[in-house]
Amino acid sequence: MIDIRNLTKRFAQHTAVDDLSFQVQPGEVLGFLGPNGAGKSTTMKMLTGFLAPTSGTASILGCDIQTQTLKAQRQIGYLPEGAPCYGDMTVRGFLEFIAEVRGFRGAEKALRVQRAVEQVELEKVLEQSIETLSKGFKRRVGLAQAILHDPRVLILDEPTDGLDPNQKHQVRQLIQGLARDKIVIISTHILEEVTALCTRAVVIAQGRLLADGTPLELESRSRYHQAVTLVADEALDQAALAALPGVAGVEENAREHSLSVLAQPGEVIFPQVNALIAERSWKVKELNVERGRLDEVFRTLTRGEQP
Ligand SMILES: Nc1ncnc2c1ncn2[C@@H]1O[C@H](COP(=O)(O)OP(=O)(O)OP(=O)(O)O)[C@@H](O)[C@H]1O
Repeated sequence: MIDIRNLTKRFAQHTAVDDLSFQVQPGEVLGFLGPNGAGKSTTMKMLTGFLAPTSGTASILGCDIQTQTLKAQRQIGYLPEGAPCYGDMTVRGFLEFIAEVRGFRGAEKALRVQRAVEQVELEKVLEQSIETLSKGFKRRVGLAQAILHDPRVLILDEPTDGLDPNQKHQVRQLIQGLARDKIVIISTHILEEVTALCTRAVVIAQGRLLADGTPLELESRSRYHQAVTLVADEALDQAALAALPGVAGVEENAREHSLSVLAQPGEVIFPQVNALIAERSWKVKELNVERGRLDEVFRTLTRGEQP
């Protein structure tokens, strides 16, 4: 388990992380969300022992990161923001160097490097210098160094930042594969990543915890949770839809030629909407019940919190 208690970091007068407490259990992939400057990287640096907290504690699988730093760090694979690597080294040279830093020698070192290379599919670029790689491959090299010692905890700071959609997909698949038997914390401001990867999400802004729940729980805070969206060629009777029991309102989406019928909190309105469609014989081309929109929840949560 990762146990974060009252973690606080002050830089001069500025509080970057403010009394943060939460826990992460094995098997969880935690999305660590927040707008720019929210304190995500600072928290991750404290969790991995690269920055000392002003106050509070963090322990990794029972090891306090401040008093048992090396023991805790042995359990952690860390991909820092931007995945800094030594650009003039070849991929193989860099991974062998990291393996040595991690204390592996001889056949064990070769085996560790080979396994990491296979896991993140770096075979084709092994002899290439890191600075000549594409962003996606650089990120893979960062991931390879993070998993080389088969850590039980992975802390990944914006692992897909700056990647194209195909590379994002690949890196997410990789993380999903790696996550099976580990604790994973991923910082991101890409909300689709949370839906695609995470079992739980923690939202922070200005260093403070604003929300903690499964993606589904967060989506259910959205005003679009249980909304029914209809696409039809003909104009629909919005007043009749708005008058249905449990309906909070109707929104017209001009760009998509669709209507979203919003549900009051805790209400399920699909049956009523469906019955009205049948009663009026509307020719509806598409009908969707929404889970909720994370981007809207994120904006509502963090509104006014940004500097
Ligand atoms: N070494 C430092 N000295 C002074 N202030 C710092 C330092 N590191 C971070 N900060 C400040 O702390 C706050 C949190 O920064 P942090 O990098 O943790 O945010 P973040 O959530 O990771 O942001 P982003 O999404 O932009 O990466 C910011 O206001 C930042 O300017």
